Amino acid sequence: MSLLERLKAAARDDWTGYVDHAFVRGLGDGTLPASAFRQYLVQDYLFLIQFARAHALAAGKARTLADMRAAKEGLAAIVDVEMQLHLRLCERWGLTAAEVEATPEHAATVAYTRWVLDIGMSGDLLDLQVALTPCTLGYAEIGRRLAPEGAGALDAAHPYREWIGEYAGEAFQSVAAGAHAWLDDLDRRYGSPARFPELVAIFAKAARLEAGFWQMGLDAA
Ligand SMILES: Cc1ncc(CO)c(N)n1
Repeated sequence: MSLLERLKAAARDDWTGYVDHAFVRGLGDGTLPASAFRQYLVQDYLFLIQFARAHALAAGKARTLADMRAAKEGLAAIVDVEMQLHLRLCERWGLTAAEVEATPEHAATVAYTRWVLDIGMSGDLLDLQVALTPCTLGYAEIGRRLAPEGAGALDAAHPYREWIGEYAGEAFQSVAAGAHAWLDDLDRRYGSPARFPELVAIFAKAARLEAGFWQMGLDAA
């Protein structure tokens, strides 16, 4: 079993509470209130700025050039791809980049991002990648679940079609597959049975903070 599969099995309730959150179901069936999505979208942009820093920290934690390249791929995926999508989405929802960047971070955004950065500061590359895993691999799982027949098969009138399409699409799925393989590679080199419970605790906490992030959106509805 891959490390991800073992972590998911060991933290099943926290994982389910994240990937099957009411916000996600509302995104899928289009019933999510626009006010909840807008709140999420603004905070997610601020979230991604901090997550880009966490990927940059991973490059600094790398002890091999191959690990540094893998961290750089993660950073590029956020800065060059995901944030561009967010700006397009924000525009469609009537928000400019300047407006979004001037918005204060919500407590849920601070809690999640600064905790990940702290795990990265105090731990090694494996700790940090485990803290980042629910982000990338959770959204990839959600994307596949919400668009099982591919992004192109979604109803053109679906209000969250563009968002779902981004995470179900080839580009994000391929970034996620790379992150999955890298996680297993790090586990082979740095993991051990003695470390596993600590990794489960990091993974479970990240999943709970992801659920808290969805909830922050719903609470604004
Ligand atoms: C909160 C959150 N988690 C994960 C992702 C996927 O990168 C995202 N954009 N936002």
